[in-house]
Amino acid sequence: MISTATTLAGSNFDNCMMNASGVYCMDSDELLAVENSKAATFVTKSGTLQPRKGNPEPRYFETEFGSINSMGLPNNGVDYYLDFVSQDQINHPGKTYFLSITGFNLAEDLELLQKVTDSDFAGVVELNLSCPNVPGKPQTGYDFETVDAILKAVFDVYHKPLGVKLPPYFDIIHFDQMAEILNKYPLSYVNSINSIGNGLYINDDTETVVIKPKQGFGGIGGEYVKPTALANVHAFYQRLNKDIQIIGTGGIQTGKDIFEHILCGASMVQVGTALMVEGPVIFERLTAELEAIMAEKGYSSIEDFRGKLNYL
Ligand SMILES: O=C1NC(=O)NC(C(=O)O)N1
Repeated sequence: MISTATTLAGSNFDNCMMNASGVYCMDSDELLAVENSKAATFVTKSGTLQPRKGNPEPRYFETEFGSINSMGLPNNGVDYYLDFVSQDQINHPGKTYFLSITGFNLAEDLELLQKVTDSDFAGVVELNLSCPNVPGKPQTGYDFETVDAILKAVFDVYHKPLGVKLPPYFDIIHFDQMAEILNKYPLSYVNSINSIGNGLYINDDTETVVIKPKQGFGGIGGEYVKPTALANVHAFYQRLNKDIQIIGTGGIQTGKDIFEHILCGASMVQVGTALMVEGPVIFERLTAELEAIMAEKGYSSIEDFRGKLNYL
C-alpha cells in the first residue's frame, strides 16, 4: 500500500501537497476549490491587518518556464480568512488548515497574532517574511537581525503551531546564519522558498516589460526556481533541529519534482505557478505521478526516502 501521507506541525495529512500561499487562496471560492481537490489542505493568501487592493495591473504574467508577479499583497484582510477558516473547521472537524499572515512591522505581526489567538482558528500560522513586491518594503527574510527580533517577540506571546515563509538564500554562509537563528525558536516548520525576488521579463516585440508595478520587476516562480528551491530545502534540512520540519515550495510541476523536494528533506510541498496554470485538478495528476515513482522504487511512504539525498 503506497501512501503520500505526511505529518506536519503535529497534524496528520492524507497527502503531502497543498497550494502555495498567493495561489488559489484569495477568497472562499478559491479556497473551497483547493479544499475539494486532492490537496491535503490549503493555506490562505497572506492576510494583512486591513484589506489591500495590491499593486496596479498587469501584475502577473506566465512565461514559457514559469511566472513573474508583483501582486503587492492584495488580500481581503486577516479577519476574512480567520472567519472563513473558523467556519471551515466546523464543516471539516479534525482537518488542519494554514493561515498565512504578514505585517509590515513587528507591531503589526504581533497584532495579527493576537487576532489569531482571539479567534477560533485551530490550525497552523504561516508568517510570511518574504514578500518581494511591496514598493519601499524590504524582504524581511534578508534582514537577519530583524528576523531574530521578530521570532523572539512572536514566540514570547504565541504558543501554537507556527512556521515561517522564507525568501531564497544563495550563499552557504547565509544558510548557516539563518539556520542558527531559526534553531533558537520552537518553529513548527520553515517553508522554502518564496519567489526569487525582483526578476525582469521582457516582451522583445514591444521591447517592454510585462508587468506594471516597479517598472516590471517581480517575483519569479515556476521551473526557473526549482534548483534554488531544492537547495534551500536541503540546506535547511541539513542545518535545522529535526523538530523544525520543512515545506518545500518552488518549481513543482510533476510528481518527480515533488519526489526531489522530499528527497531533499521536505515533509510537505506547496504548488504555486503550476497550480495557477492547471487549476486544483493538478493535485490528482501530481499524486498519481508521485505514487508511480514510489511504486517503481519500492517506497511505501515518503518517510522511506525523505531527506535521503545521496552525495558523490
Ligand atoms: O510573498 C509573496 N510572494 C510573491 O511572490 N508575491 C506575493 C505578492 O506580491 O502578494 N507575495
